[in-house]
Amino acid sequence: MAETSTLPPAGLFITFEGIDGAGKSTHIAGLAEAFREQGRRVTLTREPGGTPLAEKLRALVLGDAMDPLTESLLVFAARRDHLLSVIEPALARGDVVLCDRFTDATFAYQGGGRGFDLATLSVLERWVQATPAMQAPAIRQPDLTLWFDLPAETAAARLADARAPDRFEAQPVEFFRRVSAGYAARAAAEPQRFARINADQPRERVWQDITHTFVQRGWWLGAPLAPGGSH
Ligand SMILES: Nc1ncnc2c1ncn2[C@@H]1O[C@H](COP(=O)(O)OP(=O)(O)O)[C@@H](O)[C@H]1O
Ligand SMILES: Cc1cn([C@H]2C[C@H](O)[C@@H](COP(=O)(O)OP(=O)(O)O)O2)c(=O)[nH]c1=O
Repeated sequence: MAETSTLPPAGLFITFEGIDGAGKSTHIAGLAEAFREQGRRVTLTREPGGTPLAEKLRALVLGDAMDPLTESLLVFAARRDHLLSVIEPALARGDVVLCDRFTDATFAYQGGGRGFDLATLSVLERWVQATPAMQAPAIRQPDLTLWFDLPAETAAARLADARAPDRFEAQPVEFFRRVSAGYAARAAAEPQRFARINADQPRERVWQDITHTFVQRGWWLGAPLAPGGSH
């Protein structure tokens, strides 16, 4: 039987990370469209959120003041619901799951930004990401994480006119420097899972770097889409 795809038959779990204003949202929809054009089923989702319960928890996390442990417990509670109800079933169907943020954001924002204990976050990560689909001690982790990296000042300037800030976006630039350092530490610990995207470039160049990352892994069919489309 002819091989119609170089993509792995099982689902692909791809996450998008970076400080607020890094440009993730700008490219995720275009990537979903590109995978659909390649005949893949795509599940497009986000964290915190992605289920009715997790979206309620998101509204609390983004809107209400709370201590860092409460914040961490809420994002992990939302993640558990999202993993079991949306991500695992989608991966079992063979979907490409594109998820706007995942656990690296917790290490970066609650760990780096808020200064919360990383060992506690690691315990929560093991509890929450041990799903029935995974054989212990393995836990569910993304197959690939695209880390949109750019200076905190540049991201702040991009966001200044773009939208009303939520509880995180209202933080000072020093907070986002710590968040970036949190991402850098996660990327250094798992270099094979992370692809650092230089987000401090024009949109077209960022898109080219994203598609190149997939081509390198053999997860992209045909020529990369021309930049400037709907992404
Ligand atoms: N490469 C880029 N250069 C300049 N501005 C950009 C670039 N990518 C995105 N933007 C703009 O920056 C703002 C934040 O982008 P967005 O995709 O919402 O970031 P994120 O989802 O990472 O918070 C938006 O106004 C967007 O149009
Ligand atoms: C997933 C996650 C997000 N966050 C924060 C990062 C973002 O500031 C915010 C929401 O993320 P995001 O969806 O990127 O915000 P927006 O829709 O405004 O682009 O939640 C955490 O603090 N911890 C987490 O674990």
